[in-house]
Amino acid sequence: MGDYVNVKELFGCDVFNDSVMQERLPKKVYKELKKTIEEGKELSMEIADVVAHEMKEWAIEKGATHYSHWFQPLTGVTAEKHDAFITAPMENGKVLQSFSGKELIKGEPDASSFPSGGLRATFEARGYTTWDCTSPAFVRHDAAGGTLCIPTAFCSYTGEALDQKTPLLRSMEAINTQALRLLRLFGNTTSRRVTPSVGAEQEYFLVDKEKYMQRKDLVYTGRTLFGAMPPKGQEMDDHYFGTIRQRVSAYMKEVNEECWKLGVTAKTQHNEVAPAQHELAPIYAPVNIAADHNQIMMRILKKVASRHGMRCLLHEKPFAGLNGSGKHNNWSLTTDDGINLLEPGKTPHENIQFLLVLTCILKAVDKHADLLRESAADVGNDQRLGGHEAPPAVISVFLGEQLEDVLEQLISTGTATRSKTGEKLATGVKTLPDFMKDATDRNRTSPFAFTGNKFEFRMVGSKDSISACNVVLNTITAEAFKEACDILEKAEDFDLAVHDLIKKYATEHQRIVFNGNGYAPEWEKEARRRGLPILPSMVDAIPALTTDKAVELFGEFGVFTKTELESRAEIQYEIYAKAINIEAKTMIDMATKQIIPAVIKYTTVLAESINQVKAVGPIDVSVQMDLLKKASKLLKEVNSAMNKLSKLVDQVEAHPEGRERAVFCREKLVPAMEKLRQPVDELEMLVDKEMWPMPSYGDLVFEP
Ligand SMILES: NC(=O)CC[C@H](N)C(=O)O
Repeated sequence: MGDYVNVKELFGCDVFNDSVMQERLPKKVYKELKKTIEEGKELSMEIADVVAHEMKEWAIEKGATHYSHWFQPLTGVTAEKHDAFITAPMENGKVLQSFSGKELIKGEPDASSFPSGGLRATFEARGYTTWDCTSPAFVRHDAAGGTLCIPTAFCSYTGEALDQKTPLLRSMEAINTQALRLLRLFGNTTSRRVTPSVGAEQEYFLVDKEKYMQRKDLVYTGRTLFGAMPPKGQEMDDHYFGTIRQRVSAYMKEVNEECWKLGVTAKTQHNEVAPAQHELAPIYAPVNIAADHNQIMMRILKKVASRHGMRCLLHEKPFAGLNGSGKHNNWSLTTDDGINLLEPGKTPHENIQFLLVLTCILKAVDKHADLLRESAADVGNDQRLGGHEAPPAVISVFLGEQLEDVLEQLISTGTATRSKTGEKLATGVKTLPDFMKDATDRNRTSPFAFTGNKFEFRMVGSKDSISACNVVLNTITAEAFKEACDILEKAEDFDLAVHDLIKKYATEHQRIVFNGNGYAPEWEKEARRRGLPILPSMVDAIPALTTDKAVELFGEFGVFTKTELESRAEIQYEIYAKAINIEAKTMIDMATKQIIPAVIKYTTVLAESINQVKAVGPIDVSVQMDLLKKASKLLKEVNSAMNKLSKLVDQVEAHPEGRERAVFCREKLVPAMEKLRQPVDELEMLVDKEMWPMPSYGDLVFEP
């Protein structure tokens, strides 16, 4: 059945990876490049020229006609400009194809139209893209033909970061330096690098393209702005891990193949909780590669969907009342020689290095909970957080039974003497093999959950880049490691000092640990009592970026300057206001041009029917009358809610761009939009389906 796929041959076939480099580059050049990749040594132009030449030859063999510096500006999506390899025609009228070291290393997109949050005036438009040689180049095939994509970082003329990648690379340096210090203290002399390792699970929805096109809200905003719940939603839990329908299976097959070609380790796929919702998860990779791969994966998910007559929705909450989509960011710290700093071993209470790492992370997350929350702030995520298996907008850490017990021992007696172990799984069926279950269960309501040998940050939205949250995780952990090392390196009795420090951190930061139900209303009260930041909306979260605490943290590790942080906050406010404004305008458009006319038609038909029936004789028309009255009443409500919303939209521009405008949108527009949605959704339940001007939730999610 189907065509045979040789995965081993397919995997990475369009990537300029280590084996291609080794095969094609002269030995000396290969060695120099490796030094740059592994140790950050500067690359000479001579070497760059040779690499560029070989890269071009290889890419042309793969069918590439163009190259592109591929980068991630602060628009939330990737950007690229394509240049053909051709040179000016020679006298004989023919062209050559060339690609120089300079072209590989440096690009200069005309960058004035990318968000800079005031960092760059339009008359100072210069921006540079620089090759990130730690993330391999690849040839992408699509309707444009073959393009050699070179992962790059994007900075302004004065060196300020204008993208997601630059701070990520900076934060990787910070955590590497501090984690190595920590390892040395415990006698490790062999590890040379510590890298954050990340696996980002990607959730998404698939809907039929024809139906999608009939919904302006999906087209313009990526989510439905109206829509009554169908008689069946996700309450039966029959979609999660259910049999994958053939149309979707065929889609997934192609997605996997395209991912594999580009070296993206598409590994686990399944149906998610909501009907029409699915997930694809890769294997761990160094965080900058994981971030690039996630962008590639999102693009493939979208592109392949079009080929199959579908649309892939990456929005965090395409359908109110159904599960939203997240991007669970599984984060750990690993050394180049294979040690995972977050591996507790069988007896965590004896693993002092692990306990120090763990308590440092508790301290980091407690101190910077606001920043971690902000790193997942996204307009769509405001709809998702706090329900349907997405964490609430309050940061806490789930440790699970085993570690919580160790922590409690540490706090109460100063030393931990035992670790709870996983027990045998008792199924009560003799023919099923016995195995030991994990010492800890999972918790889906926790934003930051320890899951065996990593932390799963569940707050990130499905559409968002994973860079921001990893910048925060890396930097806050680097800070905690640094503070611990500063003390321990000076200690006369290391064992005693480390013991005291672990106890101190565990005690002082215990408040961030919460193993219970994050949805329970009591938790919010309790979190408030503990003094944890509660930041329900993106607009509430943005100020975390520019507090003195944040400026100091990011400044110390060279991750962001104060100006960069201010510019990022500015961009976030702008993004928020623009997105809400588009949503509000889309609602008005749909209400005016589609919904109100449909309801008028429906009420007219009802009225005509009443008259016609009455004309026949004294027949009871009270049902029709009832419907007519109800529909007319709701129609009036729609009209008045819409007028109110229109007036507010008109006022948006009077508010200065930035925080003030975002706050206005959050406080005025968002509630007015909800007011408009209510009567429309009620009408959808009332009006003849034939007359309703767009596909319903049921149409969209049950028959994609
Ligand atoms: N089963 C799951 O892990 C569901 C997660 C959920 N979709 C979210 O928004 O994060």
